[in-house]
Amino acid sequence: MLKNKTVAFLGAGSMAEAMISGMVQAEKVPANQIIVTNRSNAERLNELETKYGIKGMKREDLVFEDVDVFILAMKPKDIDVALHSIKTHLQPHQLLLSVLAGISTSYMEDHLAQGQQVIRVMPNTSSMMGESATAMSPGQYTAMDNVMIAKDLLTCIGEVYTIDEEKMDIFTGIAGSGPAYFYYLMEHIERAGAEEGLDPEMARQIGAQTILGAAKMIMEQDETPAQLRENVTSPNGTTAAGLDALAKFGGGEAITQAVKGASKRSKEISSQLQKVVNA
Ligand SMILES: NC(=O)C1=CN([C@@H]2O[C@H](COP(=O)(O)OP(=O)(O)OC[C@H]3O[C@@H](n4cnc5c(N)ncnc54)[C@H](O)[C@@H]3O)[C@@H](O)[C@H]2O)C=CC1
Ligand SMILES: O=C(O)[C@@H]1CCC=N1
Repeated sequence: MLKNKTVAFLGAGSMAEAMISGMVQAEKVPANQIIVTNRSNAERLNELETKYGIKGMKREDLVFEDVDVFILAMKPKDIDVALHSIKTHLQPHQLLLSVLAGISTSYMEDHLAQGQQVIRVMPNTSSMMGESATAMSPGQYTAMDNVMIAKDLLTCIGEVYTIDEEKMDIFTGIAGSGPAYFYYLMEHIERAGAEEGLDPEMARQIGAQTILGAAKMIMEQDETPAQLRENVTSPNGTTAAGLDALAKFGGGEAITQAVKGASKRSKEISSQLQKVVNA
């Protein structure tokens, strides 16, 4: 389904690169049918061309008729300029995906030609390894065959969940921003290990393997995270001491607030843009 498709990224930052990396490794879309564009940084485009064997070009040089799927991957603040610059070039059959946090399908539809097919997507940077948890919510005009193409394409970068768009903010709080929480956790594990005399590199490897193992247990065993936690915890043992410290220092509440804070910010980005439109 994907081997004859041409995919063009508008935006060449870290999220575009992570998706390109996952797509190239999956080998479903030939690398020479993946195009990446930005406004002006030719050096960055050369870097991505060399690293992944894809095509880099300035946004103005993109031939729109050659492209089947466009992927918006700029910062949310740049959305209006981006939509304005593509509005008259997009054909009705062409599909527009957006990975921008907080930008709704209706916002895109309102700023494009009537009936444009759009899908809001929330990947994460683990796309780089084909391990993203990615959500998609199709817009009101998007045909089922394009939904299937998007799903196939996003499967190249990991697991795909089709969700109601109203759930996109909380999905962003958990999965879009989520890798950063685990990196933050790892920074602290590494630091604690080093303070107790472990080589930091070794502490990093041990911590990462521990997170990987715990994630696999959750995904593959038929037990809840709470049951799995209890299985680790001996009465008056080491884990109980560790968990006591986590509770004493607000570890659980901190995680809850991190997820809710990111979700709230996603909502705020949407409402700020909507206010500008309505002003
Ligand atoms: N970084 C992450 O972990 C995730 C990011 N996202 C979303 O991805 C988007 C991009 O994020 P990053 O890659 O981190 O940002 P970034 O700042 O690294 O990259 C943005 C890119 O967009 C380009 N750009 C800006 N306006 C443009 C235009 N009109 N046409 C073509 N290119 C244009 C910039 O030159 C730059 O290459 C954001 O909207 C963010 O919400 C979504 C999920 C995860
Ligand atoms: O921090 C951000 O806004 C983006 C969206 C999700 C992850 N990174």
